[in-house]
Amino acid sequence: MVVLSQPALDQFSIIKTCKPTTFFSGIPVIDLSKPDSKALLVKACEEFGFFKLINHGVPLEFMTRLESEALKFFSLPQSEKEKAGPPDPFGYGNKRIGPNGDVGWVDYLLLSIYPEFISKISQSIFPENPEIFWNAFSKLLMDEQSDSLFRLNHYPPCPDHQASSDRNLIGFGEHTDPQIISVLRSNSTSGLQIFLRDGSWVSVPPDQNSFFVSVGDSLQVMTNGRFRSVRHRVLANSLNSRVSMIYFGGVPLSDRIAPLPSLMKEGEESFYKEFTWLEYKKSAYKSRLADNRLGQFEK
Ligand SMILES: O=C(O)CCC(=O)C(=O)O
Ligand SMILES: [Fe+2]
Repeated sequence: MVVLSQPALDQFSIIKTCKPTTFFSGIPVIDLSKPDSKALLVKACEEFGFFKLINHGVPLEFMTRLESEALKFFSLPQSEKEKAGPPDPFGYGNKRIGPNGDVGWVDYLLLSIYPEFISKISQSIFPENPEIFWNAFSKLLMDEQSDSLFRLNHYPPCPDHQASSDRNLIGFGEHTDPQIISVLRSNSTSGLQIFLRDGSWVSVPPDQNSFFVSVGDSLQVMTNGRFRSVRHRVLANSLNSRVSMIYFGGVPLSDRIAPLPSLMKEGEESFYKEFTWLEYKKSAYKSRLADNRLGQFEK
């Protein structure tokens, strides 16, 4: 249990509270071992911008080892962790998310990704059938210039008097991810919620064996709005800590983000102005977490 001094708690009393919801049973599940997985994946991206991936081929032991290494780091004294910060752009961060005043009940590590390293890892964890999972993302991952990111989030249990049956501290405020896709794996502590088209927030049942994949803003543009980036947030848990690890797949900085010609019907116009990934990143950096960042790029 993390004990905080009173001033630190005051900082969080201004975070808006929200009613908890029950687990949502309608999250699309994509089984990569099934032949219809591609079609179902497209449907899930169109309807939810979010799905759960099973039979992905990544061994559980690999993920739990990573999780225990992460926990070792997050359990260090605060002064030790601070030595790895601030996250500008990579490193350790605590409570402050981004440069514009967003805070959450979370500490985190932002790591850069070396494509050659990922390639080696994927070969070592999939010696027999490397194409099972990574085929889908390999082009993105292996591009020397790709601007991808790895993030470890740690949400300590929140203090009892801050949380009750109808109040929750925000661990990570609502937002959409700006990249193409985000692939998330968490331990079995709940907290992640997604925003549905009907305007409701629903809780995603945690599953430490699976990945949860989100459509990011860039993919929304690349599909000219057919896929929608999913708004999501994390509520802190009053009893257990949540540890999540997320891969954010982005394109090279100078790449233009635009609808893919192969997806456009004859005569179809782009809903978006022209921009590069670097331009989008710069503009996202100036915004608040909950802002509709794509808004200013819409025609
Ligand atoms: O930690 C989680 O479960 C999600 C965090 C998240 O949305 C993010 O880091 O972009
Ligand atoms: Fe996110």
